[in-house]
Amino acid sequence: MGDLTPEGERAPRYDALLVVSFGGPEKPEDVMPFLEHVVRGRGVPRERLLEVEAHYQRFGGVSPINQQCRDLIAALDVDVPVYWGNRNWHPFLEDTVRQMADDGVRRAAAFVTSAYRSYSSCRQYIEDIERATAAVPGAPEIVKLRHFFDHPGFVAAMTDHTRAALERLPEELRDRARLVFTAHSIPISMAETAGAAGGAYEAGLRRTASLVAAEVAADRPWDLVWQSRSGPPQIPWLEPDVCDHLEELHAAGTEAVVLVPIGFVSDHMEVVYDLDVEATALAERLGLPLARAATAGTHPRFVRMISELMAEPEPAPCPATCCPAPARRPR
Ligand SMILES: CC1=C(CCC(=O)O)c2cc3nc(cc4[nH]c(cc5[nH]c(cc1n2)c(C)c5CCC(=O)O)c(CCC(=O)O)c4C)C(CCC(=O)O)=C3C
Ligand SMILES: [Fe+2]
Repeated sequence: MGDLTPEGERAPRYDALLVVSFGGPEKPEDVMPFLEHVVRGRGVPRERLLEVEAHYQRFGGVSPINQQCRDLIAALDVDVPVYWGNRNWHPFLEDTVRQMADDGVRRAAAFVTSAYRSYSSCRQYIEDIERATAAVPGAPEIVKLRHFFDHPGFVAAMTDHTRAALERLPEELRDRARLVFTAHSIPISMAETAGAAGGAYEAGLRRTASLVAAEVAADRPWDLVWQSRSGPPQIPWLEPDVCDHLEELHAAGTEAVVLVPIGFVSDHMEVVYDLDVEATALAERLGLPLARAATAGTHPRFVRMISELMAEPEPAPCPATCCPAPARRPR
């Protein structure tokens, strides 16, 4: 399928773009059903769920993520219809795929709002897409676009936003501020099996962080740390946690910090609560000047990246052994 390009290659041709995201609640009574959907079969303790429920309720039961998907879609400049479906909340992927079938879509590119490789951020979305297409008669073929953590568009957006955050620090501290990149923690077992050879989640994050850090200032010290740990306490997850790390930096004499949530493409609840509420309160207590860089969001370079990904030769699907599912726990 597709026309020949001037170079004689077959250009991929999609008749729609499907944005696939995590989903989030938009009213108080939807918070618990959403959370139960997210953690089904995953052994997340009830206490953790109630704690996270309180984070959402503090913001009126509204997760920022759905509106951010709408904003991203509104900013897109593509010449095919754009659809949007979520893993965990309305609009659910399966309903969207049904709509696409009804509209006669045959072959769609899927942009997943998750930059890195791991079960949660890659394979689980592939499973979501497969489940939705299997459930819908006449479902379109859906081609997942490649991971974009090291794409120049994503790196440029994060670089701009990191520079802007530095500008918000008191002038005399700017040159001495440390860059602290953060990403969602995952279980160590999931990190070890991420990608084809293992370790790809952390390796991808380190790669992106190093690219952004190098653009901002070659000699500035930086770290990669983790946030938003979930799961039962006896299962080890990636560490250190961002808050523990801020305490350590402060004790070691660091004078200012820019937090860069490189693991998220928009200001998810993990960013607005775990960083803007929790980590920010800690920094205030410590007297540690801190600025949080914006996420990629609708930065024009990030938005353009999506069109560029659609124009690339069709990506090879992930090998079946990539990012395997963790053992499921009983409900
Ligand atoms: C790697 C990764 C990403 C980044 C890649 C991607 O973007 O997909 C991500 C994104 C997100 N995670 C989100 C929300 C939640 N994640 C949870 C739980 C978990 N996350 C995990 C990993 C990840 N999560 C894991 C291994 C769990 C344990 C349960 C399980 O194995 O699945 C829980 C349960 C409660 C708790 O936090 O304990 C919630 C509510 C939201 C929406 C936020 C909003 O509403 O703005 C987003 C974008
Ligand atoms: Fe999560």
